[in-house]
Amino acid sequence: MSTSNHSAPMLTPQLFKEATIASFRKLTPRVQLRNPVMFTVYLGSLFTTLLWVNSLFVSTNESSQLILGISIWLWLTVLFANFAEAIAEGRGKAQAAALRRARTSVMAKKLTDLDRKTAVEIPAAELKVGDVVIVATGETIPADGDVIEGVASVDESAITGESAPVVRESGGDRSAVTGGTRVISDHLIIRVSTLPGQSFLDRMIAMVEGAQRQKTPNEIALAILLAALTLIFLMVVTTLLPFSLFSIEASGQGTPITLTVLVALLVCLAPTTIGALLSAIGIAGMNRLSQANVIAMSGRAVEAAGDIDVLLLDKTGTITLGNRQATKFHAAPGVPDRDLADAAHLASIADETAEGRSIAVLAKQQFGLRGRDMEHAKPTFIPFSARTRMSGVTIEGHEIRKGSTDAIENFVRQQNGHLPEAVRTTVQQIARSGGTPLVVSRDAQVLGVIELKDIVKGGIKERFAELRQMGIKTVMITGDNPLTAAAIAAEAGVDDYLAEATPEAKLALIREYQKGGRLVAMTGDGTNDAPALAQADVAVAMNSGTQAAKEAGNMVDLDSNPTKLIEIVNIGKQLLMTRGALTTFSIANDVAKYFAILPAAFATTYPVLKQLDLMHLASPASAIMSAVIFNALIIIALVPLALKGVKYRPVGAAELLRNNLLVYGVGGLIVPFIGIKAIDVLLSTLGLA
Ligand SMILES: Nc1ncnc2c1ncn2[C@@H]1O[C@H](COP(=O)(O)OP(=O)(O)OP(=O)(O)O)[C@@H](O)[C@H]1O
Ligand SMILES: [K+]
Ligand SMILES: [Mg+2]
Repeated sequence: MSTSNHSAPMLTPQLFKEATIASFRKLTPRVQLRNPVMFTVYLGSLFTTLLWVNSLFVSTNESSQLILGISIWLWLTVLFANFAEAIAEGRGKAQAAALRRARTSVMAKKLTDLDRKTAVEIPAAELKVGDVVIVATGETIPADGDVIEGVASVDESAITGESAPVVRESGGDRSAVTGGTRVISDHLIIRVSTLPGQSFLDRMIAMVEGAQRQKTPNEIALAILLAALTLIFLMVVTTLLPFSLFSIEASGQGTPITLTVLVALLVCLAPTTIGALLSAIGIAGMNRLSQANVIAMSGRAVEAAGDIDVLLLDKTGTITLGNRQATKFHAAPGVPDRDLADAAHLASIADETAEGRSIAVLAKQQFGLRGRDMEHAKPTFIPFSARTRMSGVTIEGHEIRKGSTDAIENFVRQQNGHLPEAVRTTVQQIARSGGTPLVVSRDAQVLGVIELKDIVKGGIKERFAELRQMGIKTVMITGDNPLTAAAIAAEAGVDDYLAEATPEAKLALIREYQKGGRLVAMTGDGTNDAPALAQADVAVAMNSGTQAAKEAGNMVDLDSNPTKLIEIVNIGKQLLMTRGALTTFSIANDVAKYFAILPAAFATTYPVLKQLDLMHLASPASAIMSAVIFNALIIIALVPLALKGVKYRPVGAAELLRNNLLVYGVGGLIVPFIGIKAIDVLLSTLGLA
């Protein structure tokens, strides 16, 4: 499918055809009104058309051929702007069509509310939030939801374009499944979390189609500025007419400026280049993001990504591979290894996290411990939570716990126990090597330590260096202890870290940065990340993460790749830069048109203005035509740049600004002089003006 990382072709014949048709469809006043600059051109086109019709019946001091020529090119200006927007939209539509194909209607095997064992088949469209379904090997997952039981590989290529299957399991931070994806091994029991029609896939389709695209505050501010500029030029141009009449009366020479020329002058002075391309730039930014397999819930988030100062990442699963595995039991002095393993095993039987499962596996491998029947002992399981940093079981009057060192130390202290020095030393050794120590206790006694190993992802250090070059500070936040955090932080090359962070601490850290006027981005996957994700300016949830995280974020990365934020920042910066560059170009490129039109319009009234005719254009009529034609053609010429975006290199902001002013400001000043002259030569050679 076509949503994978390859960039879509810029223009296919099909897309060209559709966009051309759409350009004409967009000629309705309702659509045109959305863009004040282009609406002015639209009115100008209508007005000159009327002038032309009038000139056919009434004799005027201007050739109807010139009026017709101006009118046609003004209509083309409007159509070119429509075309730019239509091309940008069309590329999204192609992607949406591909996504629609993934949204097949399937039957769901809904488990009955009573015993959750018998299944009834109902159409997926009839599922409700909270329904529990079972999905077997080879079947399509009927709706978005959370896995509540089981582990399975899932083929998510329908939405991600990525062919390698992913693991989805209950309990941990990889529990979310997306409707339309397929289970390819084992089976899953899933609790439905969204209504049909509001699923992730539906929202994604709506987004890439641009249906949900709302103008961002930045874009609105720019649009207002452009409209204000247009209004000022409108006032200037309308005062030119009485002014022209007055000076003819006073001096007794010359011919008054015509209405056609006034309209042409207005259109040439108004910032039409950026006005025509503004919407296409915004849509193209969203398209680039979805080509990077990131779904943004708002355009605002994309823009904010371009201005990010601080990036918060969690450690486990983001900086490290995240599949923390138990590798060794370190018993406390005087405790047999098997006792430690047995307690660790008991405390992990009901622990659905990756860590918990791996402990059960290690106990089985090393000591042959297996699942046991404990029903008669009436165990109470204590599930892991990020706040307590502990999990375990209370069984036959014994409280067995495992968890972070400080959590267990507190726990045994309350029962007048203590953490033996030898255990503390082991904990520190494990932590310094970047591993996670889990201390195990039974009542007041510390039994030893389980060593969990995790691996820093390859290539991550280089990515962080790149972020540093962009001026972005990286901060690792983790629930793990400070020693482990420091070891991993050093290995990964982050700028700073926060250890033993509770969900509240993550949230507080973001607020603190924001108070200092910084824009904060965060990536996360866990339920405990949700509050912080909701607070961050740019919040990228991993598609593999929990439903809570995905709902709290304003972007979802389908590839679940935490370093994707670098690409997102690039795309955001590119969007802002493209908009800035084309605004600069647009305003600069209007300057040349004063030199073309003013002398032409006032040549007979004010012969001095002839000096402005730097381009030595063939005739006043040719000058005006050439300026209007150039003004229209430059829009089409810049469509590829608007869609592809200005290239971004990680350099400092000042240098970037200087480069852009140089290229787009100076370029914008010079190019039209050459372009208008060339068109003028062509027109007069062909005898058209
Ligand atoms: N299943 C578990 N049972 C008991 N304790 C656990 C379990 N999993 C993790 N812990 C302890 O709780 C701490 C916090 O875990 P948590 O998942 O909140 O953060 P983390 O995964 O270390 O960090 P991150 O925020 O980077 O994901 C861990 O460092 C570990 O000491
Ligand atoms: K213009
Ligand atoms: Mg975690």
